[in-house]
Amino acid sequence: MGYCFTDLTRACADEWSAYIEHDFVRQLGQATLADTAFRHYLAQDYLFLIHFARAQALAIYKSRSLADLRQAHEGLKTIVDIELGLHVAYCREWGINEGDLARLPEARATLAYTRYVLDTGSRGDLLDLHVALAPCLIGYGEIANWLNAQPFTLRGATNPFDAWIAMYESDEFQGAMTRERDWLDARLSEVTPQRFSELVVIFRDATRLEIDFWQMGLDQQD
Ligand SMILES: Cc1ncc(C[n+]2csc(CCO)c2C)c(N)n1
Repeated sequence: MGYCFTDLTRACADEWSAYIEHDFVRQLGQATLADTAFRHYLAQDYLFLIHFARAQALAIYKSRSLADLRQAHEGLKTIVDIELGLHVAYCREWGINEGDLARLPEARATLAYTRYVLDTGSRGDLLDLHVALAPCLIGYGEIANWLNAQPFTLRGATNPFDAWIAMYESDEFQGAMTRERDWLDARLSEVTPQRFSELVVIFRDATRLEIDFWQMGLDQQD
């Protein structure tokens, strides 16, 4: 007993590094990523964010304490009132308009990942849902930090993907990541070894689906 978030990444070290250091991420850092691959990813990420909002609504439903209810409510407000609007505006800068987004067919990797998270949360409890969302909520902050530590990463106007890195390295985003990690550390400190091994399966599966999401972007798969 006495687990923490890092025990999850340690239990899936290969999958975690394959996700954080994926070729899509490297090419984004090196500014060598094809525009078409980034556009495909951005458009599918719009659909991902819609389902992420549904997952926050599910977190509200699964909350048993006022503190958890408030936290999930804040998450839902942030994604619906702020982040989806920012994402739509960012897509427009890349030449994808709202009509394109509304008509977008959902790629299989998007379908698999988002429905996996929602199903895990539906059949399980709030901790299952948070663990399924952890690669998303904590991974992107780690990716920005990993990119900033790589000598090949280009920052500033020479990198067309600089704004993407800037978003996830921001104090605001890194603060949300730390809060999520603290929440998980507190919950994981109380679970039994058997429960922890169930959570490892969820964390590994969600991480594998994040890897597939990058690959979908890179290969522009539908
Ligand atoms: C496939 C995919 N995985 C993770 C994120 C990152 N992300 C999505 S919602 C959210 C919380 C509110 O910002 C975060 C960090 C993404 N955009 N796309």
